[in-house]
Amino acid sequence: MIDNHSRFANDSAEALRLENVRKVHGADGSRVVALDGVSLALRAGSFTAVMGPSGSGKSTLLQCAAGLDQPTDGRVFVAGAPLAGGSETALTKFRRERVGFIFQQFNLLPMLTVLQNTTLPLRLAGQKPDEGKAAAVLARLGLGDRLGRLPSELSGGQQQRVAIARALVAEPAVLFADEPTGALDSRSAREVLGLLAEAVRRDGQTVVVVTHDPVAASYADAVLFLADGRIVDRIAAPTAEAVAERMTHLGDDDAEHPAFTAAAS
Ligand SMILES: Nc1ncnc2c1ncn2[C@@H]1O[C@H](COP(=O)(O)OP(=O)(O)OP(=O)(O)O)[C@@H](O)[C@H]1O
Repeated sequence: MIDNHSRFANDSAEALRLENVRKVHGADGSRVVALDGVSLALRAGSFTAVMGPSGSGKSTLLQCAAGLDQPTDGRVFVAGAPLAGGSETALTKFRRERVGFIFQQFNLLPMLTVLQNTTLPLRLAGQKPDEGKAAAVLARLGLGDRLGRLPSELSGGQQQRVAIARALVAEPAVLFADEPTGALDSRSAREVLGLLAEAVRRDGQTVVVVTHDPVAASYADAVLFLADGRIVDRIAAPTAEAVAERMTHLGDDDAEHPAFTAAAS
């Protein structure tokens, strides 16, 4: 449906790279090291889940990787391009051109229809939105008969599918999702995860999901585990059982581990 990776395919087969990323919040007495030297490389077309205890730095990792926040130290590359430092304008441009984001609470605009919400990022970027393409993406996500509806007329799962469509039409090099199923019932959650997995398999979309749910993580090709701001482990081809088991023992002896570099598989 979407020619997702063609735009960046010549740049690099690597969709995301973090080099020794540190993020320190606050100053002096209230100083919190949220990320403590995270390095990773994800290939284009991969589906990665990020897990870890509350406060381990998952959201901070996503925010820094997606250009929603800037690391204190270290470097971030999306599809080979370094995250623009400096002005908020440069960061906004970087995000619009290279990343998509899905949030737990959908973040749709209530006064806009499904189709208008989906094309909004393109309009904000000054592009003439291709409504036919947006409608095709929405149809693929099972919303072909809902284009003129308002978000309030949709279920939570349907609203999250609109948010996925909105992210996909911009053809991001990486689609980041922070707890995308956290507000959904288990059936809607499975549908949303299945659609993300299909975007990976069918279109070569790169997806990174933060989740607390081992079942959600099992849709990914690999799970990265964070503890105290460091990647301490990685499981490939995860099952929900293996992820749950690893989460149970996370932190037992991870402080002893050297920083783990998660390479593209
Ligand atoms: N803006 C901020 N100012 C100060 N400290 C912050 C800020 N954002 C996050 N932190 C701290 O950084 C650490 C990592 O937070 P983060 O939200 O990334 O963790 P998380 O793994 O996503 O947690 P959760 O699963 O509870 O959402 C925590 O100790 C948190 O309190």
